[in-house]
Amino acid sequence: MKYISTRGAAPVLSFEEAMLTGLARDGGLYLPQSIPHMSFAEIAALDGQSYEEVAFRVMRPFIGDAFTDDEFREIIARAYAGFGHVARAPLKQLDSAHFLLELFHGPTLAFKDFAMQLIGQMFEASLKRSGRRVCIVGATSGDTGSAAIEAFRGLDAVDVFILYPHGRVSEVQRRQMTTPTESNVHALAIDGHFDDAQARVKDMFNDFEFRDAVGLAGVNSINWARVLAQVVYYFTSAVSLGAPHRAVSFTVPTGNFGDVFAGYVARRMGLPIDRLVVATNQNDILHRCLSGGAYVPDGVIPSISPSMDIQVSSNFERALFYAYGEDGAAVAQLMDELKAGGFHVSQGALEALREAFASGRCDEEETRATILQTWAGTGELLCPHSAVGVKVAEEMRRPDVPMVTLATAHPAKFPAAVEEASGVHPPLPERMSDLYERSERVTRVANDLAAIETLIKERTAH
Ligand SMILES: Cc1ncc(COP(=O)(O)O)c(C=O)c1O
Ligand SMILES: N[C@@H](CCOP(=O)(O)O)C(=O)O
Repeated sequence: MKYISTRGAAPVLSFEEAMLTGLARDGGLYLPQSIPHMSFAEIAALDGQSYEEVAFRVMRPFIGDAFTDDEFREIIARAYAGFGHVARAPLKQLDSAHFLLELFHGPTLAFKDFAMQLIGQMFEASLKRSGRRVCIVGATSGDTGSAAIEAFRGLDAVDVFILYPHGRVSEVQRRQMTTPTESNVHALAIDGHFDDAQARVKDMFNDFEFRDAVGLAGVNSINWARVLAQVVYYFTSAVSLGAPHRAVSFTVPTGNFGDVFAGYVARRMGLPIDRLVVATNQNDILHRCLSGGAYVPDGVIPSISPSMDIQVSSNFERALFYAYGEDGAAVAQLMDELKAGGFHVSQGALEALREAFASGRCDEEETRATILQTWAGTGELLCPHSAVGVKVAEEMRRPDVPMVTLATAHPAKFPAAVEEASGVHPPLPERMSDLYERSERVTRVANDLAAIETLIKERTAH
């Protein structure tokens, strides 16, 4: 299996190389040259299997010779051993045909743990074999950062720097990033919003001198391995609701487009997904683009679902690549236009996108009302991101097709917003109950590429 860039002008890589590389050298994102297909019988045979076994069968065709089957099974087993639910990604029923896929039973209480715990294990195995050392730099609106730090803290061959927008993540998210004591962990609070942090990370990848000097690696969803790991729970949940014998719809609270793109990959692999719904908060650029074709960022407005406060949605580039018939030059042109202010999707590409994705938005009041109504009606306490999903799913579901909404974080990560909406204070799990007493370690940085690069170089001069 080989990996190609969405912009068509970077070296073709193996799975392992693409995983360790992060962003392609032409600024694009890696994708498999072709998406493997699972037959009806192969999907049906997933029924009744453990999460780990489904993960092995779904991901195996993508990884080439990166790991032997035994190694890969061990990596998967270690990745999910620390999850707090035996099903790893359990389904809860909200009503006769609306289900919640709980993706927050991992160590940092968000769906990011599914991918990050796995790639932490894959990086460790791969770096041990090669004797290489890497410097991971990531951008976060709150959840990727905490999951990455948890997955990589204490590893000898890895330094991990996480840029989060100062003052724009929840206190629990911030403390998850600033309280680990391992010396290879560096939390950096940047003056700006998530899009600034993500832009600086991409700038660092495009600065080849810096990139090669520090051995830069990325664990944002620019990394294909992140997306791949998230494909698995579409299979486990759809199969437990009757796929492949019937189709299932999904609604995905969306920001950087990685999670919903994983659903798109699952569908292309053969999983019968009816509607794949992009649910946005008030930062609704994706919904507007899927509705009218214009992708023109106009500034982030902070919301009570801060992890989705994103206007430059990284993985949308992967969706555009397919919508433009795998034409890397066309994607590169759009990304140049985006740098200059925005772009308009062509009519043909818009039709392709709309065939693949439906969309909806949910404002702040609707988010609060959905938290309250869902709590009162079902006893399920939603985080604000999951509430955005539930609200949009209710609008987009079709009769006779089960709808699964992805519950992307635990409500205890956003206690203030959840309590304000529902009157209920969501407690942290026991193992984190001293989070507020732990001391914090963070460096404030300006939104300045040169200054950030200097800091990283100094701290990695081992
Ligand atoms: C809790 C939560 N929900 C939803 C999202 C959006 O997911 P994606 O960026 O993959 O679209 C994020 C951030 O990634 C998140 O942290
Ligand atoms: N919401 C994310 C933003 C980064 O997304 P990623 O999937 O590209 O890592 C976060 O919590 O940081």
